Amino acid sequence: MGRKFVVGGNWKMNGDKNQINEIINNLKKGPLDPNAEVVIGVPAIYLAYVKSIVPDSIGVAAQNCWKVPKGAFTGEISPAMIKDVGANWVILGHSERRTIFGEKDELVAEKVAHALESGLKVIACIGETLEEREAGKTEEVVFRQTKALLPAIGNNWANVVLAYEPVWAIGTGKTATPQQAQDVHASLRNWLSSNASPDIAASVRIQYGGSVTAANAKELAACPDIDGFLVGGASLKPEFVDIINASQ
Ligand SMILES: O=C[C@H](O)COP(=O)(O)O
Repeated sequence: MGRKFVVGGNWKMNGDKNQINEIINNLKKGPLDPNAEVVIGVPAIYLAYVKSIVPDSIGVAAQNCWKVPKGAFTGEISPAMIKDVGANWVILGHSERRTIFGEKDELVAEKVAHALESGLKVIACIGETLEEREAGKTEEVVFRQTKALLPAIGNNWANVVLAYEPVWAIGTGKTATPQQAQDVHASLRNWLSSNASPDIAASVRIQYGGSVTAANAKELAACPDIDGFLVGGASLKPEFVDIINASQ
């Protein structure tokens, strides 16, 4: 179906200049699969620094942004600012933003809409908690979260990557099995076919995130509806290169 494999590294609130230099040197050394797209999500304060040392072939993402271009929003950054320092992606709706910072579907959608209008590409995150999975609500939750994004994305799907990240698998070492991840990705694609369009469903890239490592990446990457990863902890380590190369 020609969906380019896309691997995001979400550093979260980690890294200092020394560690960043090491990570970037490791990525430069690679070698990286030329058929994989790579985006690194860095803390806002290091966006400009990372842009100054990273090869242009690697995309740089902020991990959050606000929903308007400027104004009295102490502590926030806007898509315009992210673009101004040369970054062209933003990760939105991550489960840590949703749970720790209380971001609801509507706010995530407003942020997605504004980021896209401003010309950023968006990695939009969705995923269920353990409680929701155990209650049999996985599909209900990811469909609800995705539904909220439909009007925000409009006809901008080419600039969106969806990241399915079951909350119970994030930072826990408990990866979803390839079958569990594939099942949700396939149902999501099916849902998008009916609720967005068959073309969008066939072309949108859906990443899996949650305890991805070099050891489990190849098996996950072999699943037909998994088009890449959003990697947390392992994106800070040399094994990130092997994860990027997992679909080779
Ligand atoms: O955005 C990345 C996810 O939260 C996954 O994090 P993790 O790979 O450390 O489990």
